[in-house]
Amino acid sequence: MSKSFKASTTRVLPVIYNPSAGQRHGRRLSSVLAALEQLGWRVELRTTAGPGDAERLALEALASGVVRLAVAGGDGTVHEVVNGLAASGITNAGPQIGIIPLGTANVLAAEIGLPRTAAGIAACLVEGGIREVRLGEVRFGNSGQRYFILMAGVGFDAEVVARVSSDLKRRLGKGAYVWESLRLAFRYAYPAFSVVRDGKVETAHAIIAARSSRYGGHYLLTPAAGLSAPKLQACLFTRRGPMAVLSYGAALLAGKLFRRSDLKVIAFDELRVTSPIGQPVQADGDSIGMTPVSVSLSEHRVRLTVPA
Ligand SMILES: Nc1ncnc2c1ncn2[C@@H]1O[C@H](COP(=O)(O)OP(=O)(O)OP(=O)(O)O)[C@@H](O)[C@H]1O
Repeated sequence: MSKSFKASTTRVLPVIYNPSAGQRHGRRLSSVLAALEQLGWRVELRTTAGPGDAERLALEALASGVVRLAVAGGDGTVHEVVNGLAASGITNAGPQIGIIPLGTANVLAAEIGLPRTAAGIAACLVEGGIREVRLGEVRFGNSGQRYFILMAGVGFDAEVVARVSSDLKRRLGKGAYVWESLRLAFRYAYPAFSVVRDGKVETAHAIIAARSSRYGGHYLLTPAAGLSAPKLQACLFTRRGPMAVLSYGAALLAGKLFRRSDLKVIAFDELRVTSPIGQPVQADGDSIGMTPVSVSLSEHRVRLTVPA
């Protein structure tokens, strides 16, 4: 159990830290903390004890009146922090959230163009600008919702996310997703999803609804999407089967996936996704529930610290 946050103090940066994110990141974290000290900042580390804990710590930070905090972890840890803030019902977007990327894919760091060096990350945390971001929202058929800052998806990628273990991610890094994808490609059932937008129904075998333009790391998937874009974008994958998965994956790594004719990209305000039987849904790289779902832009906003 961690101590509670001190009320906002100048030059003290509270850091919500997920020790299980990514691989062997201890030295990276120490370098960023040392660089912050060089800039005259002291860090208060709040370590998560397990899944869901970053949400609690974010709420605690909010209650203590913290105006600036950092998240040291991967996209899943940021996902929990923004969900904690959104669930609190705050309307003024809450504290400024900086990122110390320690995860496996670190899509958010790529999306905001965060420098890779410890000195660059530290400088961004305390001297960066602010970008207000409207979160995406996934509403479940049976009630409840979850917010996302990067993307939400159903189909093959959500199934991989549901199956890949944190132990494999620790051992193989991003390779864990490649390994799990190859294992699953020949066994997955490739169910069809119905997608309803503006009363029009379409079919796809996987859908990724994106707030960010990047996916799986720094790979460009939806160039028209953006954290400040007025609409969400959705990729509808129309082909199915192992060869389709391999070819979509190769095209993503080559930065050419968004140009393919068997991938339909649409802008939307609200999308309803159903499937004959419930299928896993992922958001920001973590499993969040099962279909049916509605995806839209939420009224909840967070304030990200971005490079100046
Ligand atoms: N102390 C902990 N022990 C085990 N799991 C934790 C702990 N704290 C948080 N978690 C869980 O770890 C999961 C993975 O974290 P995160 O997504 O940040 O890292 P990652 O998966 O390595 O990176 P990325 O999402 O960038 O690929 C989150 O779903 C979170 O709930």
